[in-house]
Amino acid sequence: MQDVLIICGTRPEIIKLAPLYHSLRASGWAQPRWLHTGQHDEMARQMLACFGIVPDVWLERGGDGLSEFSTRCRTLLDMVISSGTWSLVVVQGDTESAFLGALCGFYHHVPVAHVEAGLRTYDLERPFPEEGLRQMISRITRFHFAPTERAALALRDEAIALERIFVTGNTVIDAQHWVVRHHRIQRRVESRGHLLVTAHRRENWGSDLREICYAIADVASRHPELQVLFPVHLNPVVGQPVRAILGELANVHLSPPFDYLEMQQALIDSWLVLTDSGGLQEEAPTFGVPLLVLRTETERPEAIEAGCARLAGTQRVSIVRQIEELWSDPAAYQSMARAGNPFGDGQASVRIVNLLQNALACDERLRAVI
Ligand SMILES: CC(=O)N[C@@H]1[C@@H](OP(=O)(O)OP(=O)(O)OC[C@H]2O[C@@H](n3ccc(=O)[nH]c3=O)[C@H](O)[C@@H]2O)O[C@H](CO)[C@@H](O)[C@@H]1O
Repeated sequence: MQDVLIICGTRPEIIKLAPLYHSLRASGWAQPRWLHTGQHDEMARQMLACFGIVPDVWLERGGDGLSEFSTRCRTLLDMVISSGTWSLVVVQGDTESAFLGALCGFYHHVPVAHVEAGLRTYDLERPFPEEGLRQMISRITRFHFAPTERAALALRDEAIALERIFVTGNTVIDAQHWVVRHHRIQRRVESRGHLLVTAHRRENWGSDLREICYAIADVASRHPELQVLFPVHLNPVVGQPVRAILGELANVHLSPPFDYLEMQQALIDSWLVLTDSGGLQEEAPTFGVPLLVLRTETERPEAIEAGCARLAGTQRVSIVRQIEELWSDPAAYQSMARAGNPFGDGQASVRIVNLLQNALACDERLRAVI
């Protein structure tokens, strides 16, 4: 049995690594250990419970600020990695937890596997600090699991050896299949469905978030029969303007963040999704729900190219115009709804487990002959 350390700390990382954890457990050759860095707390507990994961290690958070979190997390990760016989460290995406996990693996000569490798905007400020973190993780990773051909191409263009890059699909689709299977998620509404909104990215804080809220208020007022569901991020920088602008509208339903099951149910019952979230850009096409991205750029252009999503930007007029167009043009709506999902087929984790099994066995044979 090979000991595999899965390091993660935020809601999206848990969602995207849960299917891999379960596939590794079922594989028979790997013993996965789940380490939670403590970066998210309440939202992490929700997600871990949904996927039936009890972390083997739960690090105590160093403090509220990122640098306190980072310093303490680095020290504790060092202790965990140096006290085990790890064959592999697995990280996902571009968070501080993922970066620290990869860095500690690298310092201890434990090979690093990076899930969702190769996403790029090539603008270090957007998203900040994530774009820098994912680029740095790529420099010290042994196994790059790219969700799409485009992501793999970015890694090849950065001169990463071809034999270290694998196109697997995105594990978030596996997570959706998992909850659909285990929790019987299916569409429950017969009518058009609701407008589902999430918005919390740092780049949108301030005037852009207010513009987004005014756009939602315009649409909600014009179409009182349209119900708007808006699970609001726990960060008060987000909650305060959202409640101030949308709190009094009868058909806008503000709530605390949904757990993953509630979110997938809300998604499948949607008419349209309006979001600045990365994960939702990947998930909405699974259920054939068109999506407007509340950003001016995206590191997931596959959805735009496939036709299941459009960039709506963050300006009130443009957002309202795009929603109204889909409201009144069934052909445009249907072509988005039928575009399919370019991010995967729900088999990414199984592919990753098979690739790792072969590669680690090969590494072992090599070590035996050296
Ligand atoms: C700056 C930036 O680009 N950051 C990205 C961002 O990732 P994201 O944009 O995908 O993050 P979210 O939108 O938070 O999560 C999405 C997932 O959460 C589920 N969900 C959502 C709301 C809810 O009420 N209940 C839920 O269950 C939803 O279905 C989906 O699966 O943060 C990560 C580190 O935190 C980064 O790595 C990643 O680059």
